[in-house]
Amino acid sequence: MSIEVTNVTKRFRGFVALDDVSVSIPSGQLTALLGPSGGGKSTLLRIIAGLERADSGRVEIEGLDATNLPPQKRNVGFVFQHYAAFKHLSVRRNVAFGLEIRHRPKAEIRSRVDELLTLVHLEQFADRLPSQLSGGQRQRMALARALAVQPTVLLLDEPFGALDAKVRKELRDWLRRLHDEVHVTTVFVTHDQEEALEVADEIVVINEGRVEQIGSPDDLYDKPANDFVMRFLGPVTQLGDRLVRPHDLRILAGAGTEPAAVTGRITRVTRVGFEIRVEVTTEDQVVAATLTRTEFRSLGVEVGSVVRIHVPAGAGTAAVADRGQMLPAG
Ligand SMILES: Nc1ncnc2c1ncn2[C@@H]1O[C@H](COP(=O)(O)OP(=O)(O)OP(=O)(O)O)[C@@H](O)[C@H]1O
Repeated sequence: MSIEVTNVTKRFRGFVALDDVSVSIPSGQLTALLGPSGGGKSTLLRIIAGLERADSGRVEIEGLDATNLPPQKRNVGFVFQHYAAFKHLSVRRNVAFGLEIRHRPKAEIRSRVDELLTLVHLEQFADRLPSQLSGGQRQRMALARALAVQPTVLLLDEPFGALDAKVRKELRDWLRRLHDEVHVTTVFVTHDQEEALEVADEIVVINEGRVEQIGSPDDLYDKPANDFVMRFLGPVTQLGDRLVRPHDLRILAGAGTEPAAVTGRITRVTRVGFEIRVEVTTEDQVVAATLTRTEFRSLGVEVGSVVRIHVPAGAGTAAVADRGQMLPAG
């Protein structure tokens, strides 16, 4: 393991931001800290970085007890949402900064910076000032600067949070490819489940100062530990006392006697792009299922038709914690 966080608790004037959190972060992987705003993700990242002290607990980085080490002794690189570049220095000098203050030989700095600028696709912008870059290019420069000193761990706090949706998406694909090239242990904070599912090898779901689940994107999606994780990772609907994903539901035309199926009547059909949302009202619930157009057509049903709903084996489900509540489909 590259980073071991053990029983970390952090309070801010009595408010518990992290409550006895333990997390193992594997070497060489891209790990996402995912959760709603205020859940404690940034606090955990800042404690790993040494920018914040835990009230109790321990942080180990590559086998070294880092609990009481200052940030500069932890060999970590960071990138924040709003990256503070040196405005009067060129992109090249910004990337070189960490190497210059370590008095590395000039030739070494030059070749390392060239290599990094190529890695982040900024070769042609080397002589510009940060103000002459786009937001996405600036964050790539920030990453190159963080990587320059060869950190053992790269910590990214919502690195693409301030960018528009399209650039964000491009940068997340780029981060995945970059990580496949350099393999530095990377931890990034995000509140965007799609970003985490798409980019991360491993996801730590954090909510209200506690770890809800740790696992691969597939684990979390297919085997959510609880209803919070299930709801946070995608749309859900309720069938009986379980939460299920609307697109996992199978619809069969007509009434039937299978014990595993629930019978109901179609009360609404909505087309959303290539998907069809079908609302089925059972004896005591309104259930939302998502079908492809082809699936829907082959059923030959319409509003008013009687259908059975099935949850296929292997579909991720979670028990509903708050019984009796009717859930809208996401
Ligand atoms: N320096 C501080 N002083 C007081 N309270 C703080 C401080 N830093 C964080 N908190 C509180 O601790 C809780 C966790 O904050 P944190 O920034 O870790 O959450 P987060 O999951 O990263 O949320 P976001 O996605 O909004 O950044 C929040 O309620 C926040 O208000």
